[in-house]
Amino acid sequence: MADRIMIALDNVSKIYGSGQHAITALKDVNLHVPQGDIHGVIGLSGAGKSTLIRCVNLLERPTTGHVSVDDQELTALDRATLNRARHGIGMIFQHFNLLTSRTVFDNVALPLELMRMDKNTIRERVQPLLDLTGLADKADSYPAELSGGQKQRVAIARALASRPKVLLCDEATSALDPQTTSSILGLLEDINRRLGLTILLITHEMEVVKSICHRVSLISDGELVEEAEVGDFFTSPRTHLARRFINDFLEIEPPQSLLDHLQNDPTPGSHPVLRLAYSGDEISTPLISRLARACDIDISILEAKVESIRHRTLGLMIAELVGPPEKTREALAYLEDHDLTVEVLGHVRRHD
Ligand SMILES: Nc1ncnc2c1ncn2[C@@H]1O[C@H](COP(=O)(O)OP(=O)(O)OP(=O)(O)O)[C@@H](O)[C@H]1O
Repeated sequence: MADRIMIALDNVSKIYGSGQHAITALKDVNLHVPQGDIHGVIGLSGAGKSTLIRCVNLLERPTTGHVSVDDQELTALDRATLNRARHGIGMIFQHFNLLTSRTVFDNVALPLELMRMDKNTIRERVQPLLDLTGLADKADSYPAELSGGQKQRVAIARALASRPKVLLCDEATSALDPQTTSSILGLLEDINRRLGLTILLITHEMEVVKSICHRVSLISDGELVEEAEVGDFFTSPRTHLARRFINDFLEIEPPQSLLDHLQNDPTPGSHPVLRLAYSGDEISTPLISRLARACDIDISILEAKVESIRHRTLGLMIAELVGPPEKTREALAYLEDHDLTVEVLGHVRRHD
């Protein structure tokens, strides 16, 4: 059976302003998130991430296109019905958006008060959420007395109060340090598993995508340019922009001393410098030593990194092939035959 789609954006475009000052923030976006998935949207600053996520609960109304959540087309609803439908969609933000004059308990209770629930029902709902988010001993504290991570936990509890089926996370960990980020991501993953909540998050950090997302979309200039399962995205990116994100994340760049000597074209006595990416099974193969033997060349590894991503392995390496031109050409063909992603960065002359 096909997965049930929980969030559907169909041909969504968003233009801010009009005439000469019009800014197209989203261009014909199609995004379908199945129930229970954690889906990430990653992109550079200004790419349209916030606009996209705000279009899901119609905090921004798309200029054209349709938005459905849980099989209800939000773009077709009148205001009162839309307000009710929004109870099924929780949202958390980068800067938490808590009410400073209310205690933790009262912040979490707020959406339920707005839904006119009675005090007992509110207490029955809020207490387990404080337990779930690790805030049981903070019920009477005020936001000013909390750390950033604790504030985001309050925001998560508040977002869950109306028992939504979907949680939208707008750069939810961008204001947090790495350790707190990982504890909040752990909480989101836990909620996803325990409650079966569908999560759509936007981020500019690959770490977030790597840690908890199942699938990821890449947004560039308002367009979704790539969508993939997270393991595939890291191991076989299809666009130049995705490769840039991955390289920046893995921080694998040739040393500056090498870059200074890198030439575009081979010259007599120069050797190719490669960036190799390998994934999945190849890692268990002693490919580099086989290559050296099969092609009778030396391989000088300048940088290497191995990452484990959603049960898959991704290896990146910058290496110089040292040998006569016909042998290094043979080695390049060998590598490509073995399904490695090979990029020739340039050529360098050795001085030894
Ligand atoms: N309310 C608005 N009015 C006019 N233009 C806007 C508005 N909100 C966003 N934009 C523009 O739309 C484009 C997309 O912005 P958006 O905030 O969605 O991107 P983003 O990827 O979330 O960026 P960041 O990561 O910097 O927050 C940008 O060019 C931005 O200047």
